[in-house]
Amino acid sequence: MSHQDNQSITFNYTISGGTGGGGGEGGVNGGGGGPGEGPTVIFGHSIKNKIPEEILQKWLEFPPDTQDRQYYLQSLHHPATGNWLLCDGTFISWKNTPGSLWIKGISGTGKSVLSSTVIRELVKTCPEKSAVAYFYFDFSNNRQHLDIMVQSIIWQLSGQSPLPYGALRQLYKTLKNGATKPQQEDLLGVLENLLSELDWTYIIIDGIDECRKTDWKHLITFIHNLCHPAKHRLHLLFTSQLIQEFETAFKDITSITLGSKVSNNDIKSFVGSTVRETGNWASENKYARDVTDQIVQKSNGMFRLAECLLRELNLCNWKDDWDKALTVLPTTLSGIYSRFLTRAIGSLNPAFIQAIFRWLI
Ligand SMILES: Nc1ncnc2c1ncn2[C@@H]1O[C@H](COP(=O)(O)OP(=O)(O)OP(=O)(O)O)[C@@H](O)[C@H]1O
Repeated sequence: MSHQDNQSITFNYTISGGTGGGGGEGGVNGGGGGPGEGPTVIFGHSIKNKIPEEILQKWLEFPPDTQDRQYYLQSLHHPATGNWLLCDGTFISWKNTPGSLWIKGISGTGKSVLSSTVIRELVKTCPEKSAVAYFYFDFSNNRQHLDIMVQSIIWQLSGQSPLPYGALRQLYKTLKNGATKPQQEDLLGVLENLLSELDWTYIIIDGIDECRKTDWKHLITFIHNLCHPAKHRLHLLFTSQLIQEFETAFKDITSITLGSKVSNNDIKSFVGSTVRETGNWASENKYARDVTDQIVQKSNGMFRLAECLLRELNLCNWKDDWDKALTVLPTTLSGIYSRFLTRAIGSLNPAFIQAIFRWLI
């Protein structure tokens, strides 16, 4: 057994005794035995020159599995919502031509669920030899670091490359057989290699505003570098809330803004069927359409607000309760919604946000 660059070469060998010679022909004394065979040596030769994926995974400190979030978001997705995007000319041209697309909208407009719909569509329909990688930034866990996003994207693309994990193995070897941890620029080098190995690559990054703020500058540079059409045949789609810093940084990137104009039909279909399922007075034909319209109008293009209103509706035992609720809803909703906004913008005073919100609706 030899050890070289963490490669191992294994020889298995079997030694068996020779077969005795055949007996001689029958006669009075019998013939002499034939010549015996010498021992047989069989070499089983296996060369394992690959660093196992588990070792690479551990070395990268276990890039998060993004599929859990993808499945969760798809479980929230109401049938057929988001189809408008898949049929939209800007989206189709992004899907067919390398470049970037930015989907933006205020909190709760359904960007993450829409991202999951795009991912599902790409996985289903993307041409052979193409790869899809995605990442969901998330305030609520450790998925808010640029490093983690880069590692996760590299890990996903490595598995889909024509030389699976080859670029990573090379880096592992270069960095003293994994004794040194890869730096950001090492990983970006691997990403460049991967992008040149793959014919078509799609990368979806959801919620860049949920990346921790100290990483924003690097994230913006990362996106600009990736978008380089001369260097990559990459299709990059990212989403964010409406944030001035991004507006300035990505002013030249093709974008689609979510809001009541683009999302109302989806919200209507989602609310319409949920109202029918409430099982109370609101699901009756004579009320359902009116209640649906009221909710759609009040939600202002925000799925999350529509959900809050549907929860209120569930608490109303009779139409009068709902009518009463509608008159006090702006306050209730601004309370609910200010919590999301406070979480997103951290430092602002909830009372201030509540006041803005009351003014909005
Ligand atoms: N297509 C949809 N079908 C059904 N429910 C949806 C859909 N889109 C969004 N929702 C509901 O609205 C909620 C908010 O959606 P989502 O998280 O996608 O919004 P967002 O714009 O990404 O919000 P944020 O910017 O705060 O992260 C989801 O938790 C989901 O329950």
